[in-house]
This record gives sequence, structure tokens and C-alpha cells, in this order.
Amino acid sequence: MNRVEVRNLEVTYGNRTVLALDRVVFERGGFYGIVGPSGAGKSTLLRVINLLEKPVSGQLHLFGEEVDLSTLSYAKGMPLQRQMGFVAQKPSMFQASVYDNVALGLRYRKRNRVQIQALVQEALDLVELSHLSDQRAHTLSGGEAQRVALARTLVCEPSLLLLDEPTASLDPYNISIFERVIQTIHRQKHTTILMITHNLPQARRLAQTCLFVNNGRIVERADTEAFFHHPHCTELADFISGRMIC
Ligand SMILES: Nc1ncnc2c1ncn2[C@@H]1O[C@H](COP(=O)(O)OP(=O)(O)OP(=O)(O)O)[C@@H](O)[C@H]1O
Repeated sequence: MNRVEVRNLEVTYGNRTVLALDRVVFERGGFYGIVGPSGAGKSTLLRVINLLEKPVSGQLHLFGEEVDLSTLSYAKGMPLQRQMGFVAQKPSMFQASVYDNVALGLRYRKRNRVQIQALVQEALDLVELSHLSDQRAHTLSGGEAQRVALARTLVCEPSLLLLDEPTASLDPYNISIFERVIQTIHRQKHTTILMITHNLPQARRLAQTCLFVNNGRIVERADTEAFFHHPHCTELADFISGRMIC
């Protein structure tokens, strides 16, 4: 996979512009933390990249292809979307077993039964939930369900993993498993990861580069160490110290 590059992006709701970006590049294999106050436009950015949002204007360079976002057809978007994985804050489980939930994407991709069994087993082992394979997914605890959602995404081996506050509702035990899994995937598969989080220590722990989004713009971007230790703009300094009034 090549870099992900967004250019000339404008997203509006009614007459309000909620995201306006000239250019942002995410290098292949990078782990990016996206932080910023509520309503800044972080989720909108991830939805645009995941082709779930049709902006007024914008170009996307994705998996070596140039995409005009405002005119993108379903037929062109679908194969690109299949190379991405998305985990949101709240997992939604299908009314089926844990196994079937994780197998779903592989069945869409027409993998054979033996391959599916091996890959689902591997994904459930990774999130430490093999023992719940036969359990109905809608009976899982919130933390277990989120780990199943992660397994369901990773089993399809996405080149680009989009995470939108994935651990916001989890307890420390589940957070540590979730973090360990995405670090492993990043290290072993060189998956590009974009993660929105309100948990600043988490962004510091995991991300190589952080971006600060405020009022629909990327106001600052830096290596994680510099981002937290030497913020350039006052808004970021205020945000990090908890002084920002949203
Ligand atoms: N479908 C929609 N219709 C109208 N306004 C919307 C819609 N989706 C998002 N918005 C608005 O766009 C702005 C950006 O929303 P977005 O969800 O991207 O923010 P965010 O930075 O992810 O916030 P949070 O951290 O609270 O999740 C917000 O003001 C939100 O109310």
C-alpha cells in the first residue's frame, strides 16, 4: 500500500463547514494519533477516508489510486473500502456466534471453509477470546464485544486500520489487550493505523506521529514526543494541559 493523501477537502453540513483541509499525508506503515476537542472534525476525517462521507470537494490518494471523493461511485469505492478496517467506539454485533461474527468478512471475500477456520482461530487467539467462539455475540460484555469487533476487522488483513475512539468505553484490562493487539499488528504487518483518541496518554504510548484537529483544521502535526513536550501553538498547549475551553 502507498501513502494515504487527502487534498482540497471540504465537508459541509447545511451551510456549516466542519472540515477544511488543504493537504494531509499519512505515510505507509505509520501509526498516527488524532486528537482534538469534541466536534473538531476528527470522526468526519476518518469517515471521509473510509469512503462513508461524500464531501463537497476533495481528492484522496488511496492504495495507489486517485479518487475524486465528490463523484466517487459505489462500484469504485467498494474494492478500496475492502482494504480498510474500521473500529468505532461502540461495537455492533450480529445476532450470531462470536465465530460467525469474525468469519463474516472472509465469507464475503469467498475464502474457503478451511481458510476461514484457521484465520478466525488465529484472530480470536490474538484478542484472547478463543474460549468464547461459540457464544452468542450479543451476550458478550462490552469489552469482549470490542475485542471481537477488532478480531472481525483484523481477520481481513486491512492495509489501513481506522480506529475511532476504540477504547473509550473499556476498562483498563480490555484497553491493555486492545493496545497490545494493535501494536502487534502494526509491528508485524506494517499496517497503517489512524487512531482518534481522547486518551492523551494512550496517544503518547502508541502513536509515532500525532495530529491536533481543531475547528475543522489540522492545526499541528509532529512526532509524538515533540507534540506533547514542545507544542508550537497555544491551542495545543492549552488542550494538552486541560486549559482549553471547548
Ligand atoms: N450528519 C451530520 N449532520 C450535521 N452535522 C454533523 C453531522 N455529522 C457531524 N456533524 C457535525 O460536524 C462536526 C464535526 O463532527 P465530528 O463527529 O467529526 O467531530 P469529532 O471531532 O469526531 O468529535 P468527538 O470527539 O465528540 O467525537 C460536529 O460539530 C458535528 O455536530
